[in-house]
Amino acid sequence: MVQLISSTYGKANVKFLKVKKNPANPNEQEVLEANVKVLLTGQFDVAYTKGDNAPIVPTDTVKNTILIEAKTTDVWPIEKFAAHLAKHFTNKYNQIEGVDIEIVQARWVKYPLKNGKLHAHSFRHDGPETRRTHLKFNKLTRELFITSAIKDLTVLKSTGSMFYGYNVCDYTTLQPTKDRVLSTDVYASWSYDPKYLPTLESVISKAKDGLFDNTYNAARATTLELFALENSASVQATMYNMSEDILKQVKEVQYVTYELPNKHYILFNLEWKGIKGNDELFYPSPDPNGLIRSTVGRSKAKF
Ligand SMILES: O=c1[nH]c(=O)c2[nH]c(=O)[nH]c2[nH]1
Repeated sequence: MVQLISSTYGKANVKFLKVKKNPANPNEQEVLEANVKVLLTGQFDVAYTKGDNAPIVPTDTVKNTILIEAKTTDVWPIEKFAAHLAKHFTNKYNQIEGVDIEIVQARWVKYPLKNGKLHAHSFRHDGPETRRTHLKFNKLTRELFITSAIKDLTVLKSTGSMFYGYNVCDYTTLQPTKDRVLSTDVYASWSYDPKYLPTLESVISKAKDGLFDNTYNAARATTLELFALENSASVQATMYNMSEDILKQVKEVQYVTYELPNKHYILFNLEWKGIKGNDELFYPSPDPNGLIRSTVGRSKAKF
């Protein structure tokens, strides 16, 4: 005797580019390129256990829905569009009880021309960095979780980073340093406290108030600012300080998670050539890399 323990299905990699024209000046435009994943849960067991497709909303329909809603509603910011899709799927179909929606936004930025002004409708793809959101909603329990993120923001500092005072044992070869190169691909995510976002409607209305854009901007600016300004004791200490700063700025954020690879740059040893004390020429070490992750929240005592 076997039984279905859990299941979910939907469409991944539904991609679109939406153009927003300024009604007062249609030449002035914004773009949003997105990659959307919508997974559904609900009363679908018979499809798995009896081959009965009656309850299935085809994944093709899920794809069409994402595209039609992207055309007919505002997709800025992605958190609002995720809440809009969650409302649509859970209201329209009785058998759909929950949705798990992820949206990844490419980073297209306007760039200045020789006159110093940003061009009205030309954009530069600013590396692999993305803005992301992940929304989970269950219409039976009313549980709603929303987490947003920045991924693949690659940074490097050529000084202002240390690592010393660590555990030394018979397996240690690493030399302590008060001046090293520090580089990482930032993956920072922040989850919103459900008490501030109890319903899909509240997500939509807070989005209109700017909560999600402001938090994204604060998280990105804090990451870049602290990375630059702090004389880092370690990746661990720096990510904690960044998290604390974001939590201080945005009361609606409950937890901040950073996942940071430590992309090592190692000094070439040129002593064989009689060059002593090289502190300028490094090689990027392809692997292995350090990998450091932390989640920081507010202490319960502060509530
Ligand atoms: O910031 C760092 N944290 C570590 O845990 C670590 N380990 C290591 O070898 N180098 C570093 N750097």
